[in-house]
Amino acid sequence: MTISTSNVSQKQELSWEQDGLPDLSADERAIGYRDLATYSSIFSFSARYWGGLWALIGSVVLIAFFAFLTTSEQVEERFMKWMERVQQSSGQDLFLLVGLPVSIASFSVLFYRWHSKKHPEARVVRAWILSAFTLFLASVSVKLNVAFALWSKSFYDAIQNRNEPEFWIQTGVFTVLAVFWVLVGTYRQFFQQLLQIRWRTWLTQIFSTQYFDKSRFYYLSQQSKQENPDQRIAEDLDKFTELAIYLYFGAYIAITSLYEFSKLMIEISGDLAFTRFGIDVIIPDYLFWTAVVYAIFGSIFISFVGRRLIKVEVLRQRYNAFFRYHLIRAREYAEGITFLRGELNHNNESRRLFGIVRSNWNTRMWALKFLGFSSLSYNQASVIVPILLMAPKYFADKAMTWGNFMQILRTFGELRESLSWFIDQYQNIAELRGTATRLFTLEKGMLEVDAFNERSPLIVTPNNVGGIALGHVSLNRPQFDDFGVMHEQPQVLGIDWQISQGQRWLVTGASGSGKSTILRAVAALWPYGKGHIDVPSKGKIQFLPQRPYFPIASLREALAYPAPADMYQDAAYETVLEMCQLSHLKTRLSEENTWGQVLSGGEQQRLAFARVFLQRPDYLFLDEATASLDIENEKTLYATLLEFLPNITLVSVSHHEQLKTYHTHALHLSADALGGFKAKTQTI
Ligand SMILES: Nc1ncnc2c1ncn2[C@@H]1O[C@H](COP(=O)(O)OP(=O)(O)OP(=O)(O)O)[C@@H](O)[C@H]1O
Repeated sequence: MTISTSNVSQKQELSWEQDGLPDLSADERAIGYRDLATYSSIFSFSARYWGGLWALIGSVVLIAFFAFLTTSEQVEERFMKWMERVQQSSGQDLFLLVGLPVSIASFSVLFYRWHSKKHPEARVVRAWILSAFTLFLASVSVKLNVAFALWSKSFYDAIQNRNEPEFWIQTGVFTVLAVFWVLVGTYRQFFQQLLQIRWRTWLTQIFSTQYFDKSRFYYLSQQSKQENPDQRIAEDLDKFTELAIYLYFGAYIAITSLYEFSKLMIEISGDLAFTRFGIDVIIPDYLFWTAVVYAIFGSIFISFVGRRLIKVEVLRQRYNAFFRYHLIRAREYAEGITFLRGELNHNNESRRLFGIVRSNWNTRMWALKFLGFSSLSYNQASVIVPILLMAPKYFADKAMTWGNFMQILRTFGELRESLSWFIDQYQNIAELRGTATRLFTLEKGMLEVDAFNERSPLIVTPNNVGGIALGHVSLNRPQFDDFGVMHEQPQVLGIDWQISQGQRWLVTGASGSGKSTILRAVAALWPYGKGHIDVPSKGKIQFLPQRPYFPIASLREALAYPAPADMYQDAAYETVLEMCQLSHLKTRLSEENTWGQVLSGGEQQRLAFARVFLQRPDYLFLDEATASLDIENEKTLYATLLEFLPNITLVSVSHHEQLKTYHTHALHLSADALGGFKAKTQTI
């Protein structure tokens, strides 16, 4: 190929990096904090997977139960006693102490697996068991952290005292603890992920089913300004489940650790006594209180700094989705764009949309910078602050060992970490709220679509009479005002139209008069208007739009769509292709392709007709379904149709006069004085 008129790269003089960043503050202002999903709505949305509202109470009980097990000293004592008995026992006792619990645990796991396979619908049971198990592992990891803090005292004391045997014993203890820690940590993560994919699958099933059910995906764009609902189903559900699970279990660990390490800290911290200005001051458990005050102030400060990030995150997802959608559209309309030489426009639009992405990133970067300054300084300060706090006591109190020192340091760190959990998770919480907001708006949008459609005074009822009847039907078209609110504008007014079985109607009228809209109304896809439409309850109705749809699949599947390909024999496929002068495609039945793009417009329309011959409807509505064909091909197709399905009830929308021969009646739309269109019927 020698001619290339599109020269996208040469026309771009400035690098995109040099573009000024658009001001997006209006978008940010448009999101009110009150519009963001509340914590309670996030909780009740999450609870649905675990069985609804009761799940909230159930989870509190479950968490309290595990928290009690984790923090109870009695449980700890019993465990230690059990360990001692295991060490001293042999033979039968050992089996009772170790073998029995292990057998019960293994049996439970096997039973669980069997039950899951047998009752895959027992979602709630499985969710609870998995959650309980993950909580158990979380509890164990908290206990292990406490054990590490206790270990550090013995270990460092052994070093300070140059006690070699003790040093090796403590090294052994560390190894055992570390092995458990790795095992528990890894399995906890694994089970969290398992829970996540199950929850996500369940949610995706619900959202996707709702989206496609009752053609909601079709109405959404007409009735509300829902941005990229596809992204919400594909990405936001993923993000939501990931973050929610991470945060729920994280919060549990933070709270139980907080309790455990507070207890330990109070035990080991001691009081601080000093005299200033002649006054004796005693601060009881001073290290504990300093850690609390330190972490709380840090949290408040950092949450204040990070507040803006919530909005920026919401917008980031939105802008990225716009950019991606723009590129997807280019792929869909590749030919239309290249014929018009619209590559440059498209690239410029890419540049504009990406400029928005950049600008948002820039804001995010700055917001994160402030957050980074604050949280990193806080983290660094946390290294030295406990040492400085302990120093006076260490120098004054000769009984304080290096082991004590290290233990306090470790405990202070753990305590601070659990207290500052909120700080570390600030961005995740922001993201979770943003994601939840988008999911809730999609859910709300779908409910609004239902409510709107149910309220519609345009009633479509299936009847047994046969034929189709429109009585006092007026149709409107939806239109958005400047505030994004939908209004209805009159389109076709006062239609009274009887289509008896076997009649063949030709619908004509100026472009944009509302011919397709009438067909949409008969297909019960148009809730905008009023009146009654009776449609046959028996018999197959098929609609052929101007631009037929073919899935990206084999030609066989594309023809059979929406029925499965094995519904018809290959001979049937070949016959219908021949009937539509598409014999050259007979050898390509198994080929997978994007048929909507590789076939010519006329070929696509003929292929849609082949689908009609395959599926043999009783009522057929053709919306300019032969508009791309030459006169001869169009005539042949109509002749074949009437020969093959002589009793068919046919409604064709067309601008082609020559089609009159194949029809018995006509409906014409003409402009009326009120700005809409009116319908007139006659026999041909
Ligand atoms: N989904 C929609 N949302 C809003 N307006 C719509 C929608 N679909 C169609 N319209 C508007 O309704 C009017 C009638 O459209 P319709 O497709 O019924 O016209 P038509 O008579 O079939 O035109 P043509 O002969 O050009 O196909 C047009 O002004 C169109 O812009």
